[in-house]
Amino acid sequence: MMSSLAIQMQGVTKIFKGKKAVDNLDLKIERGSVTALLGPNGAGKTTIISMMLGLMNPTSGNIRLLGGDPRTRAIRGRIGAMLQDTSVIDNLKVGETINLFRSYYTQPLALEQLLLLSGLKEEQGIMASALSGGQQRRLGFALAMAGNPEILFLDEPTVGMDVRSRILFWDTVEGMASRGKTVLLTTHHLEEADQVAGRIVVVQQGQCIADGTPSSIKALASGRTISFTVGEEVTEEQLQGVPGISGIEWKGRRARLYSSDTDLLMRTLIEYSIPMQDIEIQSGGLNEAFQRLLQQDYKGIM
Ligand SMILES: Nc1ncnc2c1ncn2[C@@H]1O[C@H](COP(=O)(O)OP(=O)(O)OP(=O)(O)O)[C@@H](O)[C@H]1O
Repeated sequence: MMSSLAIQMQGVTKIFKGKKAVDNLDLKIERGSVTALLGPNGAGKTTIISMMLGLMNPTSGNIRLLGGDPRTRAIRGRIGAMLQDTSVIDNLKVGETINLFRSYYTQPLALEQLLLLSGLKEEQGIMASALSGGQQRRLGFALAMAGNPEILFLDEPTVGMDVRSRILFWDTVEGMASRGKTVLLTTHHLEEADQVAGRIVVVQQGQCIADGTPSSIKALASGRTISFTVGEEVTEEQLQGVPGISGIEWKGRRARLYSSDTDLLMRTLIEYSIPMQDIEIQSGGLNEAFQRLLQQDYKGIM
């Protein structure tokens, strides 16, 4: 049976000179989904993608792409990647560069289509090296798409693009997802991840610290929590039935509930007769890195 998973990582660790860049990571990505890896500088996003692409070997752990080994030709031919440092080939025009990449694949997309997807139709006759930074990113996208890949990796794809290019770019990515492609992208911006992805995985120090829909991640990021200890009689299901909770974490018998309105949640918990002990209410309950991420975003829109 064909695996429904596009990407599967199991217990993946990457150590650089004694420093853990990726720490025992488990991650499953469904086919046809758009997932954003969100995290601050140095969180491990690029390292994760490089290992998924088979460009770097994990120190330990297992990675499968489309049910196979990402280092094999058969699997590589079915994936496309737009990485952070796309360097252009000297003395080739935009159209020639795209055609060169098309020639690597048995069933490439048509040149016309790639020019259209990347918005580079008018630039096809100019030297690739003469493109602006944002246009070079778009050329990188055309090259990633050349083989009509089933999985597309985008490492901070919109860096250097102006607002119009970003909007066009995300429209294109959405269109691909609706045609059943799997997209995995990295970004520093929660707002960008929120716009385009159905799932956000927040990475910090090589570990996944949150994983969910954009709305659940945003609720988590609002950062208010109620923690308390309960006896054996209180179950996870029981707490899940209480409205106004955006996330639950357990440490032994101590539960931490995330909510955007902890005052209301407190009243609801009492109404539901949850027998809580040692109650603590905190704002900014999520770790510092997550807060930093958010501050970056909100500075931009406020
Ligand atoms: N080739 C390497 N040799 C040594 N250390 C590395 C190497 N590549 C990455 N690292 C380290 O691993 C950690 C994770 O880096 P990585 O580039 O994966 O983070 P990132 O989340 O992609 O960051 P950014 O958002 O800045 O691109 C960092 O501490 C980085 O310094």
